[in-house]
Amino acid sequence: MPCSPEDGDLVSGAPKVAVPDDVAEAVKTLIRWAGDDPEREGLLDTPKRVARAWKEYAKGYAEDPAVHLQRTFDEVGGYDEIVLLKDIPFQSHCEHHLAPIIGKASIAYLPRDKVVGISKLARVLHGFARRLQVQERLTAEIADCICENLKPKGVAVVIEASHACMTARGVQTPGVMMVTSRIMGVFREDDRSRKEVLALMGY
Ligand SMILES: Nc1nc2c(ncn2[C@@H]2O[C@H](COP(=O)(O)OP(=O)(O)OP(=O)(O)O)[C@@H](O)[C@H]2O)c(=O)[nH]1
Ligand SMILES: [Zn+2]
Repeated sequence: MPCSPEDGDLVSGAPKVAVPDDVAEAVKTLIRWAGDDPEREGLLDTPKRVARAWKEYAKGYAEDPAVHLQRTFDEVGGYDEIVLLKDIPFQSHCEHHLAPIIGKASIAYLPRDKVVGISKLARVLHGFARRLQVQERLTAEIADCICENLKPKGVAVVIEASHACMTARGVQTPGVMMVTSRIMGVFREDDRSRKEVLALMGY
């Protein structure tokens, strides 16, 4: 695939990702379709910027989020209660309109014999969020990944997010949050555990 020449990043000096000509051309077509002239001065660099921005929005495709759960700690001083990372902000894009999904996720698990460094839960979230998503699948993928890799007694993931495809276009209803959850293991089977984890999350 032919590429436009790489130019340097003026701020960091690092080379920028090369943008294939057909990708830049696709963005130009979109600009034309939107009603503007991609050859006017202010838009000349836009196709490459948009292409590179999309490489960032979608950088989850280049990773397997499960790798973040491979380094585990067995010795946690007999800790056998819920571990929760609450209200983690994230951004994703909806697979229907490529519009931003902006929200927060709370991720909890009840360890069996392994815990992970707490930042890894946020890394798993971002690994799946930086793809084209529907919120239900994002929620399920995070929970399943933790379940398969840590084999905990329970997992609970709750996501609250606003979808720009509903706020900035279409039904144009700002201020609405979509809430999804995936509750597994003891949190699903035992009513008290379920209530406890949801209460810790603030629900
Ligand atoms: N369940 C679910 N729906 C989503 C998500 N993101 C966007 N949507 C919805 O996907 C639907 C796509 O519906 P379509 O009728 O095919 O598309 P559309 O004509 O653009 O629909 P409107 O948004 O109603 O204008 C819309 O109802 C969106 O609100 C998501 O994460 N989960
Ligand atoms: Zn959408």
